[in-house]
Amino acid sequence: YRSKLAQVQHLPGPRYPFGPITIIALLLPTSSWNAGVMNAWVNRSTLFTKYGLDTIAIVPWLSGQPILTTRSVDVSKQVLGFKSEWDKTAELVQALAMFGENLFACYKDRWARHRRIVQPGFTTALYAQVWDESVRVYYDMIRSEGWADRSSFTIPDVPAVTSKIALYLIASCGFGLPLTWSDTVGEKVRGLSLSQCFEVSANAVIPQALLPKWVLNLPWSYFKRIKEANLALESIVRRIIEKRRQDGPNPLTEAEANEKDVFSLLLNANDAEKDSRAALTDQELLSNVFLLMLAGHETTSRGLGSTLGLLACHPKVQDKAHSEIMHVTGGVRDPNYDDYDALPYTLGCFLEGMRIIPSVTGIPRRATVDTSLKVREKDGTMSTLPIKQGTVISVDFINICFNPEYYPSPEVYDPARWLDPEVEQGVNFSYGPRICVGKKFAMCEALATLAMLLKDYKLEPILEEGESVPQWRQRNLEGNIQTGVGFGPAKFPIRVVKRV
Ligand code: HEM
Repeated sequence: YRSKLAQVQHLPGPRYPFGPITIIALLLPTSSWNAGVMNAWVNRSTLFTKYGLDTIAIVPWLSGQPILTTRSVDVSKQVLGFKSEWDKTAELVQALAMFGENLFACYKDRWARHRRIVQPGFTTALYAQVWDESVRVYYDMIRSEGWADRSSFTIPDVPAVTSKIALYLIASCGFGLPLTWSDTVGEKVRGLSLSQCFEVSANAVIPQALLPKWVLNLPWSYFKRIKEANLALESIVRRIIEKRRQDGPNPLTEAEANEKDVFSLLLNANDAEKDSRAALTDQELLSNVFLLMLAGHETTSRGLGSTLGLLACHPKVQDKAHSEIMHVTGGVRDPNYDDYDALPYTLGCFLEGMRIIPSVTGIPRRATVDTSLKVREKDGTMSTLPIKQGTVISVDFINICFNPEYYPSPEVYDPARWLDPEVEQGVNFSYGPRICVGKKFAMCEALATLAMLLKDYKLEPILEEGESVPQWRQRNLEGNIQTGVGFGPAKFPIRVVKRV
């Protein structure tokens, strides 16, 4: 225990029997004697203030490794920046490497190769297409659900609806599969639909990261289901790759290329490298496609779900967003991609939703060599914290988002704070070279969906007898969290009322 304390320079912080990145700590619930998966969330108002520091150490006295954790954007940028001497941890790489190495699941030395092939898929033309598809999916949804002609209706399970929206968007703009709302997303493979595969695989990310691969062969239904979901996803993705190959070579002109989805552009970029060592193998392509499907789905849908729940608690915020949308469109047309910059308050509704309940809770990094971090002491002076090779730090998005130094009254849902150009942008989409490649994709999807919905409708909480709105919010949102690839409220309902 003493050597563990010495490894993190005796920094103050919570002490538990088990290290936070051990299977036992992650399986047991968060409590005063166990960090668990919810530690940063449950203790967000006290975790750092208790010690008067923005970078602290969680040290296990029985088993596991100590880790540093930070709610400082400055420290996060030192860790995530271009010149950093920190890299991904083995657990993080393994978490999304079910099909092998990919852009997310690789270390620094292999990363540029993947990014070079995946990045060209993310173009301005794609973002315009994401917007148009979001509008199409919105209309398709309200017609197919029978909501279009109703003056009010209930969405019984908001995260299920945002999950479907995000799935359709990634299917269409990611892979050129323009599905309709009533589709079951293609036929079932190995008894599972695409959305079921996502759900099972996404919820199994933590066990898959920490358990050895052979565990999936154990005859328990839980493991069998994960294995089936992985195999089904693999088979779906292989078929997409084969179909793309059969559909022929690269498009002839740049204009034609601009019409294409992320995956086609990714294949084109790979074809262009065909004879060089930079080209990805089919297995690596498969793994990157799986990654895009998973990373592009859970994170955005969770963020959108939290935002709709928070909006339902704040009618005045909805009215302000509605006025902005009406001002931009004149109330006579649908918002389009050219309106993106003219809807800062509506975008703020999403950014603020993601700040209150971040759909990615944080990311770990491991020091690749002995190094140091510049940290702030209790008295406000800066000092150098020596770091030993192998030390792990968690960039804690939840607590950065809840840090009153950046966001005064952090529990208040206030989209207007994002109108201030000086507002801390945070690091929710990461920072530096490994910044999220799908950031603009997610923002376009969320903004277009919100602009369409808030233009026509008001969202309301469905209160139980005697329940106040803050109590509803606690019961359905902050107190109802589920975690997998993304983090956000589990099933909750809202009422939707047509604006007159
Ligand atoms: C609200 C939505 C999203 C959030 C909060 C989010 C967050 C993040 C974060 C924090 C990282 C860095 C992880 C790390 O370095 O350890 C990341 C990376 C990544 N994200 Fe996202 N993401 C979102 C949406 C998307 C979408 C829509 C896509 C694809 C369509 C996507 C694809 C990726 C990929 C491929 C990486 C790896 C990038 C690299 O290492 O170069 N993400 N994302």
